[in-house]
Amino acid sequence: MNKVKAIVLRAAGINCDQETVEALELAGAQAARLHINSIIKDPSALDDAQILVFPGGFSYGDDVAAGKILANQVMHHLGDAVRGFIDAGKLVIGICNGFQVLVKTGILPGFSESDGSSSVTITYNDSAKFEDRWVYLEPAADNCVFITPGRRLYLPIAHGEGKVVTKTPESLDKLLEEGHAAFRYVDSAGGQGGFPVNPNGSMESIAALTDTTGRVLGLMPHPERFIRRTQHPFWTRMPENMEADGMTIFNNAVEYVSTNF
Ligand SMILES: NC(=O)CC[C@H](N)C(=O)O
Repeated sequence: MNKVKAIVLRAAGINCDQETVEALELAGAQAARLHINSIIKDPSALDDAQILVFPGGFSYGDDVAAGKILANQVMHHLGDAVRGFIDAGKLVIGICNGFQVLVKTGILPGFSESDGSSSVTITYNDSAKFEDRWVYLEPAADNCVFITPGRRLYLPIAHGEGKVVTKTPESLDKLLEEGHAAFRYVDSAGGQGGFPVNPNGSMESIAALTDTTGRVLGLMPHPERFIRRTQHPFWTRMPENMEADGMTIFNNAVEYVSTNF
């Protein structure tokens, strides 16, 4: 196929779009930043792309709740377009604020209550602080195209509202049974634990969610902030030919599109 094409969504307050473009291009994709208003004006702008990214940042100043306003905009103006994108077998990834948007639209985890509301949301960290540091992640899903099975990742987080919660214990059971947990926060040896291993108090240490197709991923950590060895805190001790952990996500996405389109 021709070059894999990605669209990185822009909106007021988003601030990780440029780094995300860089990561996608390093993975071999052609990536364009596109403002939400221009996609709303002409949703066919999505037709040519196979990867849609909701990047990190502080969309609309985190007003109301992080990601909420952008989520409403997406739901009301682009709901069908994004649904069509996913139904066409394409990939969607939401990073940090983008993850908050995907959950608050209901695109993730992808099931809703009979009244149309979602059983899952993302709220304030238990620490009541903005957590800005590196964490370990263990893959929890086996059907998610972005994940390299068995590979533990070390990635930065930077968020004030990263706690994944469900409305009821039953909705948590359903979430886990249906395989929506994509990554869990762990320590360097792979064990789960409370704070600070789990930086926000997420239920079941959930750091990322996927839908039933495995082609939609939302994660709190920032893979686009670890795309070169020298971004690792101990990079001088790392092998020169290492694949930066964040690149696994983008490489897997580009490889999936290359082999399936
Ligand atoms: N880095 C981010 O995308 C931050 C997300 C959001 N603004 C929060 O603080 O929770």
